[in-house]
Amino acid sequence: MIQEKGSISIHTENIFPIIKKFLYSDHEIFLRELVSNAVDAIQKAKRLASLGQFNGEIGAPLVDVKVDKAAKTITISDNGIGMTAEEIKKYINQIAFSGAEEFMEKFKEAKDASEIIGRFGLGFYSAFMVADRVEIQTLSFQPGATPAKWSCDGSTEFEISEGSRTTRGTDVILYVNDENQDFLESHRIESILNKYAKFLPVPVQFGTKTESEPDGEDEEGKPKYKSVEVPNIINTSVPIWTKAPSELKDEDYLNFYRELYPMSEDPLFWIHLNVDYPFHLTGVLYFPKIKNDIELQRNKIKLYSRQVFITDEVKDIVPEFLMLLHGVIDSPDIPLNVSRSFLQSDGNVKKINTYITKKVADKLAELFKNDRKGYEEKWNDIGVFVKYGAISEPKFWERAKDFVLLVNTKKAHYTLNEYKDYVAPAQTDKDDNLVYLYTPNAEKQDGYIQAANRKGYDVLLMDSPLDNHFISHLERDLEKTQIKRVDADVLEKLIDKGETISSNLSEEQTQEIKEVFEKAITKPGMDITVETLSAEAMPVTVTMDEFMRRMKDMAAMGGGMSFYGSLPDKYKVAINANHPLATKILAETNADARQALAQQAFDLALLAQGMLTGAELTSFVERSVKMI
Ligand SMILES: Nc1ncnc2c1ncn2[C@@H]1O[C@H](COP(=O)(O)OP(=O)(O)OP(=O)(O)O)[C@@H](O)[C@H]1O
Repeated sequence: MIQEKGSISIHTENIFPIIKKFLYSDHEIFLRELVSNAVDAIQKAKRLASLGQFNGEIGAPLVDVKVDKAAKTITISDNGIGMTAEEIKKYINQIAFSGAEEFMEKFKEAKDASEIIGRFGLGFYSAFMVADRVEIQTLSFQPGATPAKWSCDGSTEFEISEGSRTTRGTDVILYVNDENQDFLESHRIESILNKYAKFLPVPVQFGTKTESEPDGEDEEGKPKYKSVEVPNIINTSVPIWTKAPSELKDEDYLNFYRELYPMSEDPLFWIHLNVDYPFHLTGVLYFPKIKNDIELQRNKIKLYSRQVFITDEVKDIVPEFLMLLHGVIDSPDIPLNVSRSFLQSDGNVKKINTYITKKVADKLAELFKNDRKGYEEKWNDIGVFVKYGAISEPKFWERAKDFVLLVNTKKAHYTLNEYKDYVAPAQTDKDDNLVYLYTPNAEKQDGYIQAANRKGYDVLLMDSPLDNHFISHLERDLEKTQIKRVDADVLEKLIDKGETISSNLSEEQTQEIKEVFEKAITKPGMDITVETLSAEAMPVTVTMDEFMRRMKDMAAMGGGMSFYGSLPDKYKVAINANHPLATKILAETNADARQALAQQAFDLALLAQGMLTGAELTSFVERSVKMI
């Protein structure tokens, strides 16, 4: 073969400094690019063989990665189709055929490196991010092909000559530059391979490892073992998402999950994704058990393209509310070098997003339908997804209406329709509105809950971090339905049935009792009224208006309601005119004793609200001790 020198066809001084600079933050991807090229070359050989266009021995497909610290080289070898000198010129020298001018033009517009590499097929050239010189030794599968060698020192000059490879395939040899010597550490290369190549479809070997192997029996008949060196294969070449669900057992899904997330608890359930049209996508998504620290669990979905790992930033592909899912998505329609701007503007990505939302809704609907009991048991964890999805994805909410569950303080689960039917008889007010009651903390509000239950009202438990938003969402969505916290008012007013209870007190007595309490209550922000409630209700009830409390909650969460946040807390204190205590106080002639009774009743109301603390609690206890 004639030795040939030439220059890479791109009309610019030197493209490599640009590539190097551009890709600075992402140096390690050179290995992903070169290993994927090697895998592609092997896949091509297999395809040619299956088409009968290649009659030689296909051999055991293998990509072999070697590091030679002394020579400062990294070599990626494959037994794929190889290249002839002509093909090198065509595929390697002409940068992706795109033409230099267009390249430079796009280069100026590009927002990040991925866009450039992806668009121009610069995968191979990423080698120059870490190498001063790159050499290719290759032998094409074509009968009678001569081995070829290509060498380039990172300038636009290259050299092609006869090569030394004797078997079909390609070696890419990187002479690692001074700044990137850390890539000559085996552990570094192994960790990069583990990240990007873990599920490649062709075995990828990196050195050897020691394994112990049975070696007969010793004199006492016990089994003996010996150490053997075996190839260290990095990958599982047929990961479960490439198989048909019918081939897989639960245990396979669980094992795969454990392999991906070694320290995690087992997932609740999973969805096997498989779509061919209008885009290709496979994958397995897992619903994890939700831990308290939601942030830590985000970004656990790994995105692959033809089994090559791309990224775990899947924000634009997976709907926001499903970011807590775990697992793998693989789509060949997503290029290896995805860039943010690509993902945001790509039509396929939007379709993928819609598809995943639909699949998740299907799965939940199916679980709900086929195994209501199991679904309820998992509701604690599932509920977070469903409520988040309900709030943020109208399309999902349309489906979720049928399987979102409400849970009451007695731990019974209801669908929206079931709950409506369940509470309508007792909880419809005079204007025909349904009123749902809830508590964010059943323990703390036990007094209110029991009182509501005694009146035949049901109380929902809404204690998850999303429930504030979910309640507002439900209220907007459900017709003629109000949702009130169980301590938002006295029971008679929470659900106003238009019944008037006559008062046991005259107008003067009402005024008198009000004054007694006004004197006794020194705590600021208390708005005192005398109400005609049932005799069984508490003598004094402290409540906070639903609207006010919601505004304050939102202000506290940074919801742009800071005006409300700055207002002092305001409570309503309802004195029950019909409770025997009111008559007792009025009958008491000693002013101090009157005051003490009023104070005691007020403190009991605070106590029921969990508002009696510090010095107030101490003086209440002391006063109570004196009374007994
Ligand atoms: N190990 C190899 N064996 C055979 N051919 C190869 C090998 N590596 C590269 N090539 C050839 O060189 C071409 C250019 O490779 P390069 O990585 O630059 O771009 P690409 O693989 O086509 O696209 P990209 O990597 O950006 O997805 C390949 O398409 C292939 O034809």
